[in-house]
Amino acid sequence: MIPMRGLWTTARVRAAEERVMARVPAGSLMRRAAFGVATAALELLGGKRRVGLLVGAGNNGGDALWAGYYLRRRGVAVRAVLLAPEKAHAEGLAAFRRVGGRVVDRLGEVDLVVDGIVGLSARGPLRPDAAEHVAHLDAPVLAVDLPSGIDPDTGAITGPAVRAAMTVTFGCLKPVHALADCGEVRLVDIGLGPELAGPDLAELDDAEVGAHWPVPGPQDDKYTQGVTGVAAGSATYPGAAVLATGAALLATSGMVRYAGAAADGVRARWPEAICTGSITDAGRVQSWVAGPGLGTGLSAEAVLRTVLEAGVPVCLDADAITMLANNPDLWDARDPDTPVVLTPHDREYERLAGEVGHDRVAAARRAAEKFRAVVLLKGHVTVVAGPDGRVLVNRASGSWAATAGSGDVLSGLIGALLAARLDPVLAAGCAARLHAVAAERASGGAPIPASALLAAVPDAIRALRSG
Ligand SMILES: NC(=O)C1=CN([C@@H]2O[C@H](COP(=O)(O)OP(=O)(O)OC[C@H]3O[C@@H](n4cnc5c(N)ncnc54)[C@H](OP(=O)(O)O)[C@@H]3O)[C@@H](O)[C@H]2O)[C@@H](O)CC1
Ligand SMILES: Nc1ncnc2c1ncn2[C@@H]1O[C@H](COP(=O)(O)OP(=O)(O)O)[C@@H](O)[C@H]1O
Ligand SMILES: [K+]
Repeated sequence: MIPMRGLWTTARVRAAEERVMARVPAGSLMRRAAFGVATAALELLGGKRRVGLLVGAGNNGGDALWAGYYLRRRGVAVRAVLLAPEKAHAEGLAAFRRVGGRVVDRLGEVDLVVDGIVGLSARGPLRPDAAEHVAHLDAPVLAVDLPSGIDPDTGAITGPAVRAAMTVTFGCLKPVHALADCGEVRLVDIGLGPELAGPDLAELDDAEVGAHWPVPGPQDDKYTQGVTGVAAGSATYPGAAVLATGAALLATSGMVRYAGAAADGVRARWPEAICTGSITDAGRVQSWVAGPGLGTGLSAEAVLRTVLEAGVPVCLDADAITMLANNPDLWDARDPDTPVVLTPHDREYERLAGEVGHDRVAAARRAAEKFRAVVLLKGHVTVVAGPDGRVLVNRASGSWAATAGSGDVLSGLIGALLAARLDPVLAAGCAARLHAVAAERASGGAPIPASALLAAVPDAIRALRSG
């Protein structure tokens, strides 16, 4: 198994920090952290020499003050605004003053701002006094541990927050670093590694997705790689069938069977797909994708029952999710061992499992547990939660995938990876990453329709496999 980029929640980080602090001299962790911040600041300054510190009430502010101390020792002009002067980190402030650091009421003109307002203890958006200072910043911001105002564990931004060009964090990555925009993220080692067990969340990088992507071997034929079945589209919505089938065809080699009322449209666009008008006539498959454009009437319900009974992994999207929300008895058709991947967007999630709320990871986890399914919650940040508690997250680098039909492409990709017998959490995670990369490559900076995203799938696979 390839190691993924792990992320640890604040409770876990604190517990690990306590164990490390018990055996290292007081203040040494903060000094190491602050030295890392100062090093990054010098790099960002690129020869310029004026730094402003925004210093909050806790150790995050202490890091900023100690970073100011190291910067002063390198001849940088550093001034600091203390947001809570009586609570400012005493040793850090004394050290900062000792080397000529100035405390001011307003930062004024500086070349770089160090955000030490709040770190792991952050709750809610920036408070008004801090927000007021942040609102007037012109210079790039280097965030200490995390951009203040963003929730460390959920990445939620519910009001004013710092927008960082770079974030220097310590010991390990926290959820915020994958769930929200923190600029470039750098990690400074403060010796937490041995104290941290497995992460709470993980992120797949391009090379990992490339390494997991199924490719045919010398012994393979069209059947051995897994046959994907697509039960999507309708006479009214043939497009969903064309997109989902196309994605399954482009994602892996082998074979794709399409079954449904859009067979003529699918056949015309994808002559290599084996098409039938009814799911009862479809041959054997190793996975089913069901739902996009399928409708929610009685015949669609019959299709959903058939795929749930088929005993192969199933990816359920769009109308399939709506049907399950409207009629939970449909779940009874599922063999308890059948792996199911549900791919709701927020409104579909709401129908199925209630409000998503600010904590998208918790929401995906809740639904995964409730339905004993892999839940892929779509959006700019895609969260994949498994019923076993594993969570993968993927933050898209752009938003060009926010276009009608792009979800149909995603479900086809997932179906193909399930047919190739990838673990369902990994299948969903790899598909989400590939989808986001395909969107970026297809776009190149201009809006694109979902069919262009689809056409970029081979290019994205090549890029990830060579990465
Ligand atoms: N432990 C270690 O070994 C190491 C820790 N390190 C560093 O310590 C940091 C954690 O420090 P911490 O726990 O002292 O609290 P921190 O995040 O600075 O918050 C301070 C206070 O801010 C307030 N506040 C809350 N929300 C707010 C908001 N939205 N907007 C504005 N203010 C808000 C709230 O105060 P209140 O006013 O509620 O009393 C809170 O108590 C960590 O991120 C890392 O940088 C490193 O040095 C490495 C070694
Ligand atoms: N702002 C965004 N940034 C990046 N990707 C997004 C954004 N909004 C949606 N997406 C992605 O686009 C796809 C949209 O799927 P969906 O909402 O089901 O659309 P449709 O039903 O029209 O196919 C999902 O893969 C989702 O993760
Ligand atoms: K901060």
